[in-house]
Amino acid sequence: MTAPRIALIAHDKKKDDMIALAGQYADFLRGCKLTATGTTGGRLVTELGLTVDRKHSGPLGGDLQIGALLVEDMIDAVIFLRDPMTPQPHEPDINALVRACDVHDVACATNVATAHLVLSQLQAAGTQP
Ligand SMILES: O=C(CO)COP(=O)(O)O
Repeated sequence: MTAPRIALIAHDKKKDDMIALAGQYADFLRGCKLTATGTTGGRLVTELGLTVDRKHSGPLGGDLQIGALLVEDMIDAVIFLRDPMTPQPHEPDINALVRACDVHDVACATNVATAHLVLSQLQAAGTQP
């Protein structure tokens, strides 16, 4: 099985949750091809030592860059820990990314509970004989 291609994105108030989540799956994620928005990716690199293709920060177009990869069939799953309580200046970009996931039927987890389901399933698929 080829390495899953996973995008990891978290809004500021969800970044600690993302680090905790990715830390739990760190061994699995080391075998994946990871893409992230700029600041999220920076923390994944420095705090967990993961290898990440970092795009621009979300407000500067990072969500759109990941959306474009997804449209080109280069992303298998998106973990996008959105902050539903804080208005974001780039709300249209966020909606565009989630919409692209729906248009192209790409798994998109927008909260920690769903992220566990997606990551554990991908991990299990990778360990099947
Ligand atoms: O804003 C984001 C997603 O919409 C995340 O961007 P950063 O990872 O650069 O903070």
